Amino acid sequence: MKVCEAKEKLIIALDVDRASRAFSLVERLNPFAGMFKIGMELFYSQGPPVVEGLIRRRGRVFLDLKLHDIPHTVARTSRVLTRLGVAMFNVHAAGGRDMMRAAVESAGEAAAAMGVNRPLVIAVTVLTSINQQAFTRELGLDGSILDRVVAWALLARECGLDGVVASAREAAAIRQACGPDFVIVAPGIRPAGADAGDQKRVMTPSQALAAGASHLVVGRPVIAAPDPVEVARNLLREIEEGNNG
Ligand SMILES: O=C(O)c1cc(=O)[nH]c(=O)n1[C@@H]1O[C@H](COP(=O)(O)O)[C@@H](O)[C@H]1O
Repeated sequence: MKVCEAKEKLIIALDVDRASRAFSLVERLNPFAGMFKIGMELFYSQGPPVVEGLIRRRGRVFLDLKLHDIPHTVARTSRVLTRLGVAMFNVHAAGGRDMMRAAVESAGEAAAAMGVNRPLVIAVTVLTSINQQAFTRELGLDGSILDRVVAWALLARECGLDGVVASAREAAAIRQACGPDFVIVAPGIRPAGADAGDQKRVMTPSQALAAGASHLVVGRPVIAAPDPVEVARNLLREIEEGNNG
């Protein structure tokens, strides 16, 4: 895989609470990542200016606010997020068909009014911090995580969404069910030997790519490392080599 293709696959999670820290990471990691993820911590502490600031620094933003509400509220919020100029945002598949349709339609309308491409809209399936035991006993859901993730991926695709967030452990089954162009964003990525922390369904970068993930989300292994640039460079190398066998 060429370096530029590999770079597009890597998303760095900017899980910090200050814009200055986020921007310093972006400046150092821009050569290695195709997108930066702004999640709840950074957005709730710094607000929309952090998104605009990152875009000005030529970063592409995945805004990870995991919308989950009634269709009307999600539609209006999707319009707001689209106007911020993000490249991708997410909603919870558990919000259901009408909510997912509302998100994608509203993002499409807002983007058309601005004369820009619609951001990718993807559905969070089963969080990577959930294992089968918690899925069954705490969430009270029937069947296997794998079957639920694939069912939600198919529903998301039917609603016009571009892809899903799922663990790479489900990536092969999603790829088979949803086809080659479906976006599969996999968090819970850990280089071999790295601490899993609270993540339960993890894979290494090369395993995740071999399974069919289109994008890998990596947070702590990079941003909490003594040398984030070195870890990002190694990740990119593993991604490049991964698909070359
Ligand atoms: O939507 C997400 O990005 C997400 C979904 C999921 O199921 N699991 C998950 O870890 N994430 C996010 O991916 C990132 C993973 O970070 P690390 O575990 O530090 O690599 C965090 O910012 C999470 O909020």
